[in-house]
Amino acid sequence: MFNNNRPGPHRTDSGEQRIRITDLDAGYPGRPVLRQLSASIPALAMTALVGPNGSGKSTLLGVLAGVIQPTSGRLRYAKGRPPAFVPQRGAVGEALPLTARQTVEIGRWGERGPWRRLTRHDRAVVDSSMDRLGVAHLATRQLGELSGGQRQRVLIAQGLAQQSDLLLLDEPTTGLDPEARERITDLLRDLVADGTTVVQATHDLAAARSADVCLLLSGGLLVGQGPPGQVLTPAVLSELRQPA
Ligand SMILES: Nc1ncnc2c1ncn2[C@@H]1O[C@H](COP(=O)(O)OP(=O)(O)OP(=O)(O)O)[C@@H](O)[C@H]1O
Repeated sequence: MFNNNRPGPHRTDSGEQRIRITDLDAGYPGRPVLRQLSASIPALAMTALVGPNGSGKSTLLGVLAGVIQPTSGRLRYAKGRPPAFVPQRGAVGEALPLTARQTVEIGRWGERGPWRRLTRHDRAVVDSSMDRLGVAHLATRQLGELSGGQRQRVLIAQGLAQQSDLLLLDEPTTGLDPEARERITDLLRDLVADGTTVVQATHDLAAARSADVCLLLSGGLLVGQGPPGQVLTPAVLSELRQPA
């Protein structure tokens, strides 16, 4: 499908790697997906995981988030907080009777646990996360009655409320109109500028182009790694534009 360029470790200007992945195999019971994947996620940069449907982007993100256990290989994380994971919008129960604010508060459960009352500090973190994503005015609205873009920003605010320096997002702009996509991409770039390492799985080519590094997957293999201008060749772009 894609040229099998031998991917080499890409380094940002600072050269720091937030995650180093070596010889990773991972998948689901009876369904191996990722095979012998070695890559690095640069610190304080935006990495886009790109590739056709079923190539293993979400699986890789799940492994990085710690929700999927690799069957073999190594993951080395540089010192920092546990990653915050923003799953695909569709994977989050839209029918759950949760307000936007309650959804963001869930981001504090890792610190507080679901049954403890939030502290003043927790509430301040929730407030600032909602402000940052421009969703404070939606606090009392039900998640299910928000637009796709609004719901996505609420979910990113939940990720932000975890106060991690490593934010992992699965298709944060998929299914949104161009304006909402651009808003989210700009926001993620701002987070990187403020010291967060961002990794997003994406089909959004504009988002992929705005990344510092792209990891290109095909059939569970890493077939390209480097700056978008190098990885997103015309042949790759035309492949990625094919309907599923
Ligand atoms: N829970 C699961 N159990 C079994 N197989 C799965 C599961 N989730 C995904 N798969 C399979 O693993 C492979 C990789 O899926 P994955 O979701 O990682 O790909 P992707 O690149 O993120 O795809 P998409 O762009 O469509 O979201 C696919 O063949 C998929 O059918």
